[in-house]
Amino acid sequence: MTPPAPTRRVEVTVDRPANGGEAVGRADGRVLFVRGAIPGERVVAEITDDRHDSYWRAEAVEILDESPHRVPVVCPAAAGGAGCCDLGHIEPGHARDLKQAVLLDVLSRIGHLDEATIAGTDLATRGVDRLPGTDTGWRIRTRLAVDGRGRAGQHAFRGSAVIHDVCVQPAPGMVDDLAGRRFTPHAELAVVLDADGTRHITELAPVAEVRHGDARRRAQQNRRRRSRPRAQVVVEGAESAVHRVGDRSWDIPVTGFWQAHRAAPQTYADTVVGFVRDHLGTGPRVAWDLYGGAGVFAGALLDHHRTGLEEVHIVDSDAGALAAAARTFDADGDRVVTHQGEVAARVHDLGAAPDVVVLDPPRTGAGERVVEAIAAAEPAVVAHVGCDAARFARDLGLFARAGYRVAQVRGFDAFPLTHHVEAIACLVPV
Ligand SMILES: C[S@@+](CC[C@H](N)C(=O)[O-])C[C@H]1O[C@@H](n2cnc3c(N)ncnc32)[C@H](O)[C@@H]1O
Repeated sequence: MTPPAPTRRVEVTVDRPANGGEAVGRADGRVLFVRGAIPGERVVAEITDDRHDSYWRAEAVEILDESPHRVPVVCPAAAGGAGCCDLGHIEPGHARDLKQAVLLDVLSRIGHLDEATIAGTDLATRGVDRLPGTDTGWRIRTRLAVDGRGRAGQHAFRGSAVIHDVCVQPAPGMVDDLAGRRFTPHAELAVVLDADGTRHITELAPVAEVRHGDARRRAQQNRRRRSRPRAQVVVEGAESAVHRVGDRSWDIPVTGFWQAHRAAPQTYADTVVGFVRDHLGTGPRVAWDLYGGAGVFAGALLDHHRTGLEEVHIVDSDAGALAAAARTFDADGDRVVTHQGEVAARVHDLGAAPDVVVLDPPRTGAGERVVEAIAAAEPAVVAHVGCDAARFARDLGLFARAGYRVAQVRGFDAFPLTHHVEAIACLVPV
């Protein structure tokens, strides 16, 4: 057997946050992304990835000069090696400041927004908003891994181990008692707490995991494999769960998409409605809800503009989400039209030109084809909801090239204790 490669350690001072939650420093003439360090700290970092010429990745293994914002890791699962709460060692208010810094940086560097525009946004003046509730217990939808002995837990940050210490993100009562239960070995669990506090668990059949090769590539391949359709069995509750926003309710498959933070759908819906109200005097007649899922934004726009809004088009690739939308909007008749498929393909045949477009793409963002198609439809207001800072900024840059300027950007701490951050921009024609 080949002996394991010797670990390599460097001393480094880190000075700024990176989009992936690491802190950035320089060592041996390279940029170093250090997981577990806080900007301002001097740490001993162990190199975990040295394949690139211009940057390496590392993990902080000893803190030499500690940040005043460092706190004992609040999440037992993360402390045990899980990938869940990667900012669990940072005081949450400071973590929000770091997320603000990341967003401001990408808006300038990747989106190429000018300084005055960025400085005028709520993101710059108010920072990243905290959502209603606390920084723990905010999650109402989660996925758990199951180990070879049938015990549920969190995926380890590295490797395929399952960590059995409990994560602090799920809402109280959601996962606490699962330690004593046994599930199908190597299955995955979708666990949801519905609007009435009832828990639902669906087991997804094991996937044949890639176990060899480069760790990052392997993790990517396994994520892709896990996202493919597979056999499902309801092991508790029902196959769908009720969620409410405003006066409307949705019956969403337990394995389908709904925002993870309890307060996120209402907060985002209110923000989008506020943007439309600020920039459209008369109220919209036609709206598009792209990457709309079950139509949270469609519902908010319909209910805010009860009489004026004649047509809302929801586009999503997920048939289950659109089936949920059809049930929720049954009483709205022809005013709501659902379109299943890729946004890039369907956006060209939605009929009447929109006054308002809301787009809420996955982490990959919308991209050039979709942005150009939206701009060509000439809406008076675009609300862009983004869950990956860099792709969000790239899309805003594409909108600028297509004739839309940023009128507002707000940031939301929708994933406390993690590096993830949500941002919503309001764009209007130049
Ligand atoms: C971030 S979720 C937003 C869903 C919805 N707006 C909400 O807040 O509940 C992204 C949605 O985009 C859908 N989706 C992902 N890629 C897509 C694509 N290329 N075309 C259409 N829909 C897509 C997913 O099914 C998912 O419902």
